[in-house]
Amino acid sequence: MVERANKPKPPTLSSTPGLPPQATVTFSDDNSRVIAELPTGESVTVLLYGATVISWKDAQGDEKLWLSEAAKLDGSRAVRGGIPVVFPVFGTAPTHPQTKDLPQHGFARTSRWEFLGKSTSESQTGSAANGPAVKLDFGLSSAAPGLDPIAAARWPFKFNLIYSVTLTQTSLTTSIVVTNDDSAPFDCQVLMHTYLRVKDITAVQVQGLADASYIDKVDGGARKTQSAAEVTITGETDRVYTPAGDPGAGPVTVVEAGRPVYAVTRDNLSNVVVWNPWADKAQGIADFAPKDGFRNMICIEPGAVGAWQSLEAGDAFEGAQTITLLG
Ligand SMILES: O=P(O)(O)OC[C@H]1O[C@@H](O)[C@H](O)[C@@H](O)[C@@H]1O
Repeated sequence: MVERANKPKPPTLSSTPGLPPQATVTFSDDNSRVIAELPTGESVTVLLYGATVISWKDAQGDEKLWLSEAAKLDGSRAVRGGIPVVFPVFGTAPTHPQTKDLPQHGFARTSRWEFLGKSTSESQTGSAANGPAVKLDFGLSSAAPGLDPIAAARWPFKFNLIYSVTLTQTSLTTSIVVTNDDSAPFDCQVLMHTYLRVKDITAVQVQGLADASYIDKVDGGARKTQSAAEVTITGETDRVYTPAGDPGAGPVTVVEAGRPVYAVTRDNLSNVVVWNPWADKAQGIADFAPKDGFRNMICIEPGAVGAWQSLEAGDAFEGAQTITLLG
């Protein structure tokens, strides 16, 4: 069980004032995870530990995210799967003075966030109403009781994070606002480590990265350019792409067996990491199960990790991804 500073609240279910009765959004908050379900059946589950989205289902109940069967959901380690939040460092940065002592991917994914509240609205696609949308807000600050103690010891800056998860019938958006509440500037990186579920990785093509430059972490950090129109996964893949142009310019699309299944759009996030551990690496990751689960996942990770975001005192950085279900 997650250790709690406060006595656990009993699970609550509530409907949403302001929406007609037939458009009731249901919520459940048991002080360890928050679940929201649209009247048409789509749902999202967010663990307070890491503010990790651990489930996103469509109206048929089909899961869209991959979550390891061995993932720890009790706060003992970062969740293997779903959408962990990476902050303030991507990977490790041994030569960066401010973050060199932090663990891989920072501490946001290993801190217990606070659930700040929920809101509902009518979502729009162009001028057409698209059913209710629900937004869940989570917060983590340098003063939070749930902050991973490593953060306070090794990254002594005052900061505030607001992370919002918005569910519509056809999409999931996660957005983050990082505010520097310190009197000194700090550098940070941000990334949403999304594990998308696929049926068969060998039938997957990733479109939208043609001509993008990338760092190939499997090839010693070599700088390369994506020459093929599509990225296919045939072995361990760990690439940090920097698509040309504005991050909002075009989606990265996951196509499976010729059918587009997910479109990932970015707002103010310049990079996209494509990661699949493949067989050998998965074998060595203790909480990766089943060991052939790499066949059912592809990480498409929008982030701002190619460079440091340098925030002056009082400055904020905001970025978001939207994953849209296609077909
Ligand atoms: O095992 P972790 O810390 O969750 O990281 C998983 C992977 O995360 C990816 O984002 C990195 O590019 C990989 O290098 C890393 O192996």
